[in-house]
Amino acid sequence: MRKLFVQKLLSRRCTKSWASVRDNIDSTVKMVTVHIGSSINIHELVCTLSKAIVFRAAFGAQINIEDRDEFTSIVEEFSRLFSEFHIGDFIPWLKWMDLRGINQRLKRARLALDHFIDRIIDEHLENPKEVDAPNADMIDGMMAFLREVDGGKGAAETGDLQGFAGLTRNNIKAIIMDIMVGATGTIASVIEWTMAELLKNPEEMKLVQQELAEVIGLDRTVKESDLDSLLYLKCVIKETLRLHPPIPLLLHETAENCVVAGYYIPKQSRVMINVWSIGRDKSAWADADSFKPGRFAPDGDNANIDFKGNFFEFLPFGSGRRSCPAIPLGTYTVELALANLLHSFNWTLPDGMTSSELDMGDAFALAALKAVHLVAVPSLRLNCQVV
Ligand code: HEM
Repeated sequence: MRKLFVQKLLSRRCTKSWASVRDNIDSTVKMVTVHIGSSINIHELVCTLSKAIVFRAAFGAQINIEDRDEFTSIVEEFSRLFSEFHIGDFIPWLKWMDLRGINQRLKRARLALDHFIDRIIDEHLENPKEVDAPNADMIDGMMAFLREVDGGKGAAETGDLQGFAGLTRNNIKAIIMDIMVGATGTIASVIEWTMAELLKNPEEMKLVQQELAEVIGLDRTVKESDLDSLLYLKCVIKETLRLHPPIPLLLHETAENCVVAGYYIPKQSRVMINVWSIGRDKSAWADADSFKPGRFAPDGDNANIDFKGNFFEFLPFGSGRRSCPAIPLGTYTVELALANLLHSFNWTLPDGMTSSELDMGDAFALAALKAVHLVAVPSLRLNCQVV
C-alpha cells in the first residue's frame, strides 16, 4: 500500500497533486490581498488552504461543494476523536467504560466515511477516466493502477476489489483517510507556527525577508524554481519543525523483544515516541527552547542534520518503515506557501500587540496546533501586482 501510495499518488510525476498545491496557494495569496490592512485569522487561512490542496488532489476539481463540506466535516470529527481522552486506550480492560460516548461517535463517523467513499468510488467506476485526463484525480490513479496489475480483467471495473492484489475497498478508504488526516493538519500546523515564530522573533523575520528580496527581488512574485535558493527559509522551517512537530507523539508497536536503557520491552508493546520533547532535549540541542534557525545554516552547530529520519534527535517526519511517505510534497507545500506569504506581504500583529504578548502555547490534539489562533495584519511589499 505504501508503495502504491508513494509511486502513484505522491511522486513528482503525479503532477496533479503538485499543480493542486500551486493553484491553491495562488488563491490564498489572492484572498490575502483583499484583506490588506485588516486582521486575518492565519489559522483559518492555512486550514482552508491545506484542505483545498488535499481534497483536490484526492477527489479532483470536479467534485461539488456539498460533497466537499460533507467530507470535511467527517475528517474534522475524526480529528476531534483522535484527540479525545479515552480510558480504554490506556487501560484496555476498561474499554467498556465509554462514559463520553466516544465509541458511538467513532462508529457514526466510520459509517459516514464508508458511505461517502463508497459513493465516490462507485461514481468513478461508472465514469472511468484515463489517468492522464485533465480532470483525473487520486482515485482515478488508484483505479488505473488496479487495471494495470489486473491486466484489465475486471476487479476495478466491477468494483469488486476484494481479493485483488490484496487490495480491498477498505484499503482504498484507508489510503484516502490517511491522506486527508495525515496531510491537512500537519501542513496547516507548520505554516501557522512558522508565521507565529517569525512574528515573535522580528529579527528572524527580517533575515528571511532579506533573503527573499535578494534571491527574487521586489519586482516579481515567487516562482517554484526559486525554492532551491531559499536556504534560510528552509532553516526557518526546520527550526519550526524542531520546536513544533505537527505530530508530537508517534504511536508504534515493537516487532521484537528488546531492552532499551535497561528496561525489557516485550514484542507487540505499544510505544509512544515523544518527538516534541526530543526536539527540546537540552542534552541534544544548544539553547534548546529558543527559536534559532541559524543553527541549521551551513556554518551553524547543526548544519548536517536533516529530517529524513537519520538523526534521532530530530524526527518531525518519523523514521524508518512507517515514516511519513509524503516528505517531498509536504515540504514543497510548506515552502511555497511561506515563500509567497512572506515575499508578497509584510505582517504585523493586530491592535498594537507586541511580539512579547504573542501567546505561543500548544493545544493538545492529533496535530500540535497553536492553542490561540494566530491573527496578523498584511500589507503589500512588492513593486508589482501580486495577483
Ligand atoms: C509538513 C507536513 C507533514 C509532516 C510534518 C508529517 C509528519 C508525519 C509523521 C510524524 C508521521 C508518522 C511517522 C511515524 O509514525 O513514524 C506521518 C505519517 C504519514 N503521513 Fe505525513 N506529514 C506531513 C505531511 C503529509 C502529507 C502532505 C501527506 C499526504 C499527502 C502525509 C501522509 C502521511 C501518511 C499516509 C502517513 C502514514 C504512513 C504509514 O503509516 O506508513 N503526510 N507523517
